[in-house]
Amino acid sequence: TRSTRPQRLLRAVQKKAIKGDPQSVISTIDYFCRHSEWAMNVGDEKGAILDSVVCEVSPSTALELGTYCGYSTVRIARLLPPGTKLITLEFNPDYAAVARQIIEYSGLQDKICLVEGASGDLIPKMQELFGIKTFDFVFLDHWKDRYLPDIKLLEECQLLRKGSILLADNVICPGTPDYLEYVRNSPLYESKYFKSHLEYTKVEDGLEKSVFLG
Ligand SMILES: Cc1cc(-c2n[nH]c(CCNC(=O)c3cc(-c4ccc(F)cc4)cc(O)c3O)n2)ccn1
Ligand SMILES: [Mg+2]
Repeated sequence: TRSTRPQRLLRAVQKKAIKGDPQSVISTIDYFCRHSEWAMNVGDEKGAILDSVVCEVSPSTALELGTYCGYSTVRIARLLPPGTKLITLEFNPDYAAVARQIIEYSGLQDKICLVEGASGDLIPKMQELFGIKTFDFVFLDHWKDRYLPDIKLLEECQLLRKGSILLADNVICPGTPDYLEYVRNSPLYESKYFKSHLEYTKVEDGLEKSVFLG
């Protein structure tokens, strides 16, 4: 049967990127998605905003919701201080299988823990699975209708602390209106919008950065 889009993306990485070089994995994926086949990675333009927030926060504990092929996983992990772990959750086993190989190709596997399953099931298990008390940084890039229920779950599970940073992709396209309304109006958050574009296109999209005030 025909290969899947993630498999074709992995093949491009294995063919063109330098093994053990995260930046070359990132550049190869961006080139492939811009010139061969679009894919739902956060991309280079929003990726630069993601990089600046990760560097600013310099998190000791980080969570990514929605691994897909591992592009943003590699982007985040390459900037983490030594000894820091990025936990990334992926629901789709085919995406997870490709992500594991892209992560390994980048050489960052020791900084990343990829867990398969639904965010709603896994978030309440973070303490018992990883001994995590709270997350300094959370990147939301999974099902758009799960952003709001999942931050409420993070609050209930006391996985956020004063100053925890949430960064959400796709708040305009595909859009997460209920999430935006909540973080922009709740006294629990201070929120800021970073205008950008949907990956590899001219369509408007952006990232919403929200600080948990506790
Ligand atoms: C743990 C867990 C994980 C998941 C989960 N894992 N992986 C995902 C993928 C989610 N991402 C997207 O759907 C997405 C879509 C677009 C898009 C598509 C088509 C268009 F025309 C325009 C834009 C653009 C993007 O940047 C996106 O991120 N969900 C789900 C549940 N639980
Ligand atoms: Mg996205």
